[in-house]
Amino acid sequence: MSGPTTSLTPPADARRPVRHPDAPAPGELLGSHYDRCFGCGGEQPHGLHLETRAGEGVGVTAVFTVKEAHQGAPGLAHGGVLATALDETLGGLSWLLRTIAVTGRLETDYVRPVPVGTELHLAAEVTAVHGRKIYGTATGRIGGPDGPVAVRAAALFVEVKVDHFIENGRDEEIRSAMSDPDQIKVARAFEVNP
Ligand SMILES: CCCCC/C=C\C/C=C\C/C=C\C/C=C\CCCC(=O)SCCNC(=O)CCNC(=O)[C@H](O)C(C)(C)COP(=O)(O)OP(=O)(O)OC[C@H]1O[C@@H](n2cnc3c(N)ncnc32)[C@H](O)[C@@H]1OP(=O)(O)O
Repeated sequence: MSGPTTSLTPPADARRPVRHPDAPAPGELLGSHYDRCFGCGGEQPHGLHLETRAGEGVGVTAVFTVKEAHQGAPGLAHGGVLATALDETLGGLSWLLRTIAVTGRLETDYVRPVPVGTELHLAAEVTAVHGRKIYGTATGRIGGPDGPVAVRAAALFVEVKVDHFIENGRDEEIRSAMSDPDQIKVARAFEVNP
């Protein structure tokens, strides 16, 4: 195995996360960061169409309804899709920090099977920040926001610049995104971060 295998436990000198002063108010719908995103994009037909809202502190909540296209076993959500839901919810924390970050590491626990048709109630929070590393946790509950935990995750996101996408994305989609005023607005919202 190569590459970093760092623990998901923040180092002792990590700092507490700080909600950005311009973060959306608690309860506010965050909207999609990219309309073709498999997690949250409205223009992605088989996507998860996750709806994420700002929470208190450096936290967010989201709801994902498991559809027929999201199955692994008959009538049950695919584990990778559930990991995506957790990943996307954690990604929404970017709005609270006003920092663009990508997933470096994601560990998922599957606690209960999640049937098709279920509304998965997700919640995520940033637990610590250390340099460009952002640590977070997420849960997915069934039967309501206070229902039993079906899935949970711990993750490490790494802060990047908008250039990360421009340099690594396929030309076709990057050109299209850069000519979309709504997409530019999303990117600008993060660039104001000092
Ligand atoms: C006009 C176009 C507009 C485009 C869009 C604009 C705006 C978008 C706005 C918001 C979107 C934001 C997020 C998306 C939201 C939701 C989607 C869900 C999230 C995802 O689905 S996102 C896709 C999956 N994701 C990837 O596609 C990442 C691929 N990957 C890489 O791109 C690199 O790998 C990277 C950047 C991660 C690091 O590379 P790097 O060279 O920048 O940094 P480096 O290696 O120096 O690491 C720095 C410190 O992080 C530690 N570290 C790194 N990786 C680690 C690991 N895996 N485990 C443990 N520790 C790790 C090191 O150990 C070091 O730690 P230390 O500082 O202590 O030494």
